[in-house]
Amino acid sequence: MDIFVEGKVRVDGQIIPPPDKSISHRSIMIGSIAEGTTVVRKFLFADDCLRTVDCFRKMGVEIEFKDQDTVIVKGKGLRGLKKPETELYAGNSGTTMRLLLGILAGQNFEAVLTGDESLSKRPMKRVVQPLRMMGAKIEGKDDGNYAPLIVRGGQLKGISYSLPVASAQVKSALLFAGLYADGETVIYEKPKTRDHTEIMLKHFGANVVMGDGFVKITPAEKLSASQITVPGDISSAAFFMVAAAINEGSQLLIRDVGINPTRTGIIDILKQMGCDIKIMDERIWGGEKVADILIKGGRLRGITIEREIVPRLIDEIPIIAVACTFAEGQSVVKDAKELRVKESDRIKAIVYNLRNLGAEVEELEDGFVITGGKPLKPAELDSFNDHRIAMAMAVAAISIDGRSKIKNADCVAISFPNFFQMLKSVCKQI
Ligand SMILES: O=C(O)C1=C[C@@H](OP(=O)(O)O)[C@@H](O)[C@H](O)C1
Ligand SMILES: C=C(OP(=O)(O)O)C(=O)O
Repeated sequence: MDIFVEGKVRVDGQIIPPPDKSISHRSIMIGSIAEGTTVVRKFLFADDCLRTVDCFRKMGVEIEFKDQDTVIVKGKGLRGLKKPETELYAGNSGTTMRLLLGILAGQNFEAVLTGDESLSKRPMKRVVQPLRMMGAKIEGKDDGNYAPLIVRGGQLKGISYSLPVASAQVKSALLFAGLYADGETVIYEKPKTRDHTEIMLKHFGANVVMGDGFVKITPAEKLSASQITVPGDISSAAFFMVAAAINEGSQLLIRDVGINPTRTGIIDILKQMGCDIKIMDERIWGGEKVADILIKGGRLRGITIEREIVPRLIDEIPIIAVACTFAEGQSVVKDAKELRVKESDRIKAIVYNLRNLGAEVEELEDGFVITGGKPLKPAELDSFNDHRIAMAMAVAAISIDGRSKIKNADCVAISFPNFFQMLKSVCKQI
């Protein structure tokens, strides 16, 4: 479905962003292999997380939806999952496929994992290779790099492994496999990636040690069911932060946002760009930091993003690119080659769309250079069927006089089903 977006606006009011996608996935996975009933409040009912629910239901886990926002997971214990009778379909969700590989590696049955057209082109070898070192048997196209993947789990042994790509999905898959392995599994990472798996596993009683540059897990006899309240997703809030930041006169309060330090690169960058942003009322929900964020619109300046901050804002780069387009001066994003293997080639998608709007953008192999502050015009934009591209371009479009079109914008349902309604609710036409 195509959507038309009208600018120019001021952004005003308050919102609560949708619940965190990464944490919602993990709550189903960990709840399913724990013993007892896990209650997940503020679960994200979006397409990607529903794929995870579906996969675990196919392995015999009873998962019930209650009221508007609660999920009840009747855990089967570490060894209680059953062989699925059909393929496990992960849809568009890299998190579902990669984390599930780690859990399946420890089961004593065979399962087949499939995905949609985009996911079937995303590299899986990064997970498959270390899982093979642990003893899992995994087959798939191009020596196991692409789905469909056939996983034959079994007796695993612990390994010590340095992540060759900064990826929380790879780290999480290995932590899950480590729950089933003989001996300890140690994962070294530099730079640090999101640590929601470690936090939640600890919360459920796993033997996890989080150190400086490493995580260590030793197999647990069991995980115990728990209660989770999922914080708001900072990656979804980011679209609204930038919408307020680049439109002068805006003032937006974003409540209940997860501010785990492995995810807050967007806040650091907006501050460095000169944005008036305040973090208020910090608190903890289930081991995860949460706060309210107040942002005022004004003038921004260009920025350089590189090296270790990149994993702390990897999913926010499309919307940061929009902020850079409206900022004064040059911005550079590099060391972000991972963007080429997300739901779309996000570097290509960013460059194509921003150029359509009249921006000056140079494409780099691992990022881009934007010369901000150029006059912009409404245009026909393309989501490339990627939720984050659709939402980033909607924010650009509300900030330019006139009417833009976004092709295939319904993909926002992957992480943020009510994105356009929420955006409309805070946009005041000027
Ligand atoms: O672990 C997770 O929940 C995620 C990790 C990141 O991917 P990588 O691990 O591939 O960097 C991120 O881009 C994705 O949206 C969610
Ligand atoms: C990359 C993303 O998710 P996934 O890897 O789970 O498809 C994302 O949500 O931006």
